Amino acid sequence: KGKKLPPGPRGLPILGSLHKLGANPHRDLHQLALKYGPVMYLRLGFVPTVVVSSPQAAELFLKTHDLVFASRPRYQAEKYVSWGQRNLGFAEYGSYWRNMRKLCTLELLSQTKINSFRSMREEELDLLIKLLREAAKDGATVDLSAKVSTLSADMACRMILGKKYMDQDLDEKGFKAVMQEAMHLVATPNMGDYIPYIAALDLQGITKRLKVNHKIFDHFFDKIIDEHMDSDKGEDKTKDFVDVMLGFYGTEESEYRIERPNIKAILMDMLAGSTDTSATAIEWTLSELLKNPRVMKKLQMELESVVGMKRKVEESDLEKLEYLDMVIKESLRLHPVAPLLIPHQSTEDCMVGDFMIPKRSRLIVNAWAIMRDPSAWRDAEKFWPERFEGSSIDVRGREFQLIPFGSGRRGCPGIQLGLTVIRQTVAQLVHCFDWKLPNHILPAYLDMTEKYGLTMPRDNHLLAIPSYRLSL
Ligand code: HEM
Repeated sequence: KGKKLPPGPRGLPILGSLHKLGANPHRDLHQLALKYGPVMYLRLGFVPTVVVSSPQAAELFLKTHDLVFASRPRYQAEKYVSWGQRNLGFAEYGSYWRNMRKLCTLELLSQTKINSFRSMREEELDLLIKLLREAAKDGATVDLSAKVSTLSADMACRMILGKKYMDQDLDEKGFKAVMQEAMHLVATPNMGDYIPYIAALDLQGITKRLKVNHKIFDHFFDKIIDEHMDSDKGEDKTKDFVDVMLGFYGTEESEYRIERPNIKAILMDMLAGSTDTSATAIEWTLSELLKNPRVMKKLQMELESVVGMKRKVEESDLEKLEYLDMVIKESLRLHPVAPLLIPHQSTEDCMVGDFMIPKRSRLIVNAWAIMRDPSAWRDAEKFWPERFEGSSIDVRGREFQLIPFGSGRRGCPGIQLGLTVIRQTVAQLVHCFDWKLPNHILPAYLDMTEKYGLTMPRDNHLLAIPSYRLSL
């Protein structure tokens, strides 16, 4: 009594405010927040939902009350994409999640582990540079989005599964297509999640498609696990993620036995976490550089002075490239890979400021709106890396106006790996080549339309013409 919910739209019977969300929910929720405020309450179907849209509000939910909001909602999809919430990303808050998070952070995503794959990353990037040099000789237009997506998938496969998989190894549709189908199915709002009474009807056919997709991955992972179990473990071989996970096979991580479904769920998490995310961030950064030739030139000058024109960029150069760091921060600010992070859920009733948030409310953090909040950022819509000059703001979730990796207990455990891949790839592509847009498109006219999903890439592929610039 006397405790009030945050303001928000009343909504329709049954649907609640679901009908207000169109093809770009991050923009729709931002419009609603302009009317109702940075902490807004709405019903999506039968699901009570809080939407947070300012840095101050994000701090309240992801820092002050982080523990209460550190769980995840249950989804129809979880049985299929996370082998029944056995992964990290969708697991409810509790001891299973804590154990898996510790295992992933210490064993798979530690700095030492990331470093052990350095030469592999350089090899893959070299292959791309070679291919682009050939294209440059012919003055050919390159589909940069496709090239970067393949690079990122190849790096992920080698690190996680031990080798690159040809498209047809997973399914006749191809590795990337099947992975993208999984991501797409998870991102598509399933009516059954919001209106549980109709879940069994599967009106959108999502569950049916999920079952097919699950079967493909289940077989694929079985094959990979069997191959790893049979293979000779040479002492000097860098252990991929399957090797590491198999080290825990059949053992008990506190009260949980690590069996095949747990390993498959974590492999899926790592693949999903490291393929589309880095590729999307690289694609947007290159887009902004092509759109802003002044910034491109300044970045090339930094590379020229730190690396020189006689060699390629090495990972050890990255820490000296301060302007590169600013460019990537600015790109992640304007183009967050996950614009609404991943939804959180509360585990108990909680007073946040003056508002009462009921137990099992879904929490959506509109990172996209927060990172363009004009009260937190001057000229918020402008791509201007210099805004970070002399500033201590980083992307690790300590400052709530810049949270592309989330913040708090559920913040991304793959930040270091993600940033390494993004920095190294952007630096190499910009150092080795000058780039121009095809068909005489003027930089200012480069289309920047987004395609909303769990990750948010460009709507149209980025096409550009390289010309080689090193004397090597
Ligand atoms: C550009 C690169 C990346 C970006 C922008 C990114 C962003 C994010 C975001 C926004 C979240 C959700 C945070 C929240 O819910 O509050 C997240 C969670 C997660 N990310 Fe990343 N990520 C990236 C790379 C990676 C990589 C390389 C991996 C692993 C190989 C990874 C694995 C995960 C996992 C497992 C979670 C779930 C954590 C949990 O629920 O406890 N991510 N990431």
